[in-house]
Parts: sequence; C-alpha cells; structure tokens
Amino acid sequence: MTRSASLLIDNIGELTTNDDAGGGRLHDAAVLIERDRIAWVGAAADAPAADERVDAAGRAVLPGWVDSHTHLVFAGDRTAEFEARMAGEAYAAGGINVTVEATRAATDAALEANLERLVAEARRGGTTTIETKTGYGLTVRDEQRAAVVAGRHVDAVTFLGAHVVPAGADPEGYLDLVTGPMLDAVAPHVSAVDVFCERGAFDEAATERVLAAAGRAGLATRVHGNQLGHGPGVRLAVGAGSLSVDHLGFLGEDDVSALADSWAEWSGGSGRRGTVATVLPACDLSTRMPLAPARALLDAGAVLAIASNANPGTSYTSSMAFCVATAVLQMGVTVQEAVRAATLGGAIALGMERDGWRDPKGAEQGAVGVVAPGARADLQLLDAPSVTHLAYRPGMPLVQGVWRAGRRVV
Ligand SMILES: N=CN[C@@H](CCC(=O)O)C(=O)O
Ligand SMILES: [Zn+2]
Repeated sequence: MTRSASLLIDNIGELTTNDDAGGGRLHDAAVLIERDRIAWVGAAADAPAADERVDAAGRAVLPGWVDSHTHLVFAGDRTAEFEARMAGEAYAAGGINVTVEATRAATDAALEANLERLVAEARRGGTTTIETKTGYGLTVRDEQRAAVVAGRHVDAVTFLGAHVVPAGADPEGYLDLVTGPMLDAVAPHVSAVDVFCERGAFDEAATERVLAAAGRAGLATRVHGNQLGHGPGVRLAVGAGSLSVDHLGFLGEDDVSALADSWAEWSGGSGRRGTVATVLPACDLSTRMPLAPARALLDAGAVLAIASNANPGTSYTSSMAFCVATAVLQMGVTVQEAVRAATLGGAIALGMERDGWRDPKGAEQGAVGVVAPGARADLQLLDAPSVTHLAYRPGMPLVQGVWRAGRRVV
C-alpha cells in the first residue's frame, strides 16, 4: 500500500509507547508519522497537522509485535507428528530431520513462496518485525540459500546450522562443518548464530564450540536452551554474552539469577548487554511442556521477551496475540508486562531497541518496539479500547490496522 508524506493517527484512546520517560502509556493521544519514522507523539489536543489523518475513535494503538524467534524457511508438513504428540508421544529433537528432508527437496521458489505466505500471515496478526532462522537445510548449500531467501523478507536472519546433526552425519564432522565452511558461507547473510543446546541436539562442549566460532566471525549469538529438560543452555548463553536464550521451560534458581544478574551488571556499567530471557508460550502448549516461569523471571529482574517460535514442528503459529494471551492467562504476567515483552522485549533480544540497526539489505532502521520520535513507524490499531482486550477476549481478531515503516500493510 502507499505511504503519505505525513500521517496523523488521532483520537487514540490508549497508546502503549514503551517509552519509560513518559510512563509507557498515554490516553487521548495522537502519533504523527513522517515517511518511515515516528515524528511526534503527544496529547490529541496538541496534534499537529498532517497530509492524511486516521481517526482511531478512542481505540488502542500499540507498537507492532516484534517476533524475535521464528523458523520460517521450510517446506513440508508435520501434522502426523502433532497428532501423535496429542495422542501422548513426547516431542523429540529428531523430528526436525523430517522438515530437513522436505526443505532440501524444495526449489528456491517454493521455499520463498512459503516464507512469503507466513510473513503475510504474521503481518495480518500485527507483527511488524520478524527474526527468522535457517536450520532446516543443514548442508552448506541449503543453509546459505535459506539465509539468502530469508534476508529478502524479514528484519533479521540467524544461522542455525547447529539445529540437529542431520540424519546419517558424523557428529564431530558435522560440528567441524558448522563451525567452519558452513559458517563462512552463511556469515555474510546473517546477523547472529543460534545453537540448540539440548539432549538429542548439541551438548555443552559442542554448544561452546558453536558460540566461540560465532564470536570469531563477529556475529551475535542466541541459544535454544532448557527446552526439554534442565541443562547448561542458560549458563552458556549468559557466559557468552548471547543476545537471548530461548524456551526456558526447565530453569533452576541459578538460571533465573544468572539471567537477572546479566542485566544488573549491565546497569552497573559492565559494558556488556545482558541476555534476554525469551519465552515461547505457543511452543510450550504445542509440545505439552511446562510453561516457562515468566513471572519468576520478571520478579528476579530479568528482561523478558515473548516470541511465537513459528515453525512446522513445535509451534505452527505466528500469532503473537495468542502468545500474549497465554502468557497472561497461564504464566502469571500482567497484560502490560506481556505486551511489553512481545514488543520492546523482542526488540532488545534482537538489538533493535535503538535507532541505527541495519536490516539484512544493509539499510539503517529506526528503533522498533517503542513509539517515540525517531522510531520506525510500526504500529497496530486494535478494535478495542485497551490492550487488556488481548487477554480478556483471547482468540478474537482484534487487529484492525497495521503500519510498518509508515506504510499501511493491513
Ligand atoms: N528446539 C529447536 N527448534 C525448534 C523446533 C523445530 C522443529 O521441531 O522443527 C524449536 O524452537 O522448537
Ligand atoms: Zn526455535
């Protein structure tokens, strides 16, 4: 859709800004967008003139969702695995190889068409920033093409060659490949490296090797950790200064404090950002695993993100509203905390909470997850008077309008 030079969204009943300077929320507010950025935020009574005006009629406006964890480059379907799980079978990392086989067999065009379909679906749900991972190719060629295809459609691409050891491969040889030639081939197309630190995937020593190789390549890191059981994922992620550690269904007190301490040290001037605790409520439900302890993480002082983990195996949904509602109804967080975690929390997990980050095409972008002057103009308008309705009316299609970089996309 087209973009006017300036657009005023006026008469907003409740505006979530995540801008702590102003209390994070305004009532009877307006937002002025100029080109791709937010130019002004304030009381509707003081709103400046603009080329175009949208009347929010007292409804709620908030930042577009920042989905900091997805796996959208894939082919194939895992309905049968889901059915078996709902009949009582446990989720195991090995299911990933079913998608790997289908993905390798797919053409570039088929992979891209599926990715475009999924990104469009996410946009309709209010998502304006998307990270996605490789990890269903697991050969140099297939991981590289996944990264290239993803870079055309999402805001951040993460290399997940260390997803599982592909069927038939020798674990040591595969680790050499992932930390050597595969990383070299994919590095120009990604901003971070992820590793699935879990039984059936990569153990502590292997995870350390992947994180060290990423550091040598100058890439940020993330870890899939503590998903299927207690383990070293959180400790390794915090130790390596990873941007985030994701899943977190099985945490000890030491894990919770390590995540909280990483931010206390940052506030104390350590010079190293903390590690975001990213919870994935839809995945916890779809795998019938314990819900991550989001309340305890917040109480301890951790920085929380909520993401969809959209993928064909453990969480085939990109609905951030569903994740927010689940976090509120089942994980003990308030609506405001959940909305913040699904917007600003995701932005921090991606290093995008400040202006000047670069997208996969190299273009400089404004901050996401906040509504403040200079931020990228990523907003959603709800057909509801407040964000509370996201949990009060779960499952209802409340998204009425979405603007991404100043352009109306829904
Ligand atoms: N845990 C590892 N990776 C994905 C699952 C991928 C799959 O099962 O296909 C996840 O985040 O849940
Ligand atoms: Zn994942």
